[in-house]
Amino acid sequence: MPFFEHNDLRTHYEFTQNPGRPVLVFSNSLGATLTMWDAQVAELAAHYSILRYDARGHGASSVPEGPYNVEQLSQDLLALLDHLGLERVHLCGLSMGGAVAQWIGANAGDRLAKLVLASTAAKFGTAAGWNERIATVLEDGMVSIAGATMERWFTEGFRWRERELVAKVRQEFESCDPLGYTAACAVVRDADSRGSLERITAPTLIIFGPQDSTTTGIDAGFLAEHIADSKVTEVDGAHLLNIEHPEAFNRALREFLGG
Ligand SMILES: O=C(O)CC1=CCC(=O)O1
Repeated sequence: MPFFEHNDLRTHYEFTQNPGRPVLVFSNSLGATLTMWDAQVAELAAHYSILRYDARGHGASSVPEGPYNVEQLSQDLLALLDHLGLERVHLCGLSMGGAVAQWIGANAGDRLAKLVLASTAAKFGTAAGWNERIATVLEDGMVSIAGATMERWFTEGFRWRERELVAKVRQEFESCDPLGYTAACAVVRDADSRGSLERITAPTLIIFGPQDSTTTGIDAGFLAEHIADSKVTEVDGAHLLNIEHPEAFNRALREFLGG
């Protein structure tokens, strides 16, 4: 898969082109890689050109020194869009990727056709909670938080039913560079779009999972209250509901984006 070098970063990406179709960009969550969108690409590549990439510090992208911030991750994506000559795209970000999507919606809205904010929030938890996680990972490594992370990402039933798939996701999570992961924890710790959501003018779909303990229906409601042209939809599941319920997630995207 190709790489794009820009400033301090080497971004790993995959662009699946479907000529004449709109471009849909996927932005990954904390501790995941572009493979988190496998079930979206499998179905949606028939309807869209799809760009997915590993955020800095993740997957096969490089791991520049941290801490990172949401503007930096957003500029990374805008530079990749420029590099590929993509002026206007649909953008779907989940969790940390949703923070990037919110930033681009508020600060570079001319690059967007439609926006999808999945399992995300204007403000994520407390700084103390994120600092504790950063300290744990720096001291004990990714493996030390992998079990609890899978419990937040997937419902218990799914973890039992889909052991192999969850083991693969967990293995990728455990392979994440702890320096990249903790540098990106700072993105989630510090991101705060509460004062800028009103600037988002792109039609926006907000998706949440009723069993998500990280970003809840209350977070989704807050986003909807402050983004003028927005609507909320529920997809059964916990945090990574695009993996747990790809059919429902993909259907929601297609109904909203058209095409
Ligand atoms: O792993 C988690 O805690 C869930 C999460 C928060 C931000 C993100 O991208 O994932």
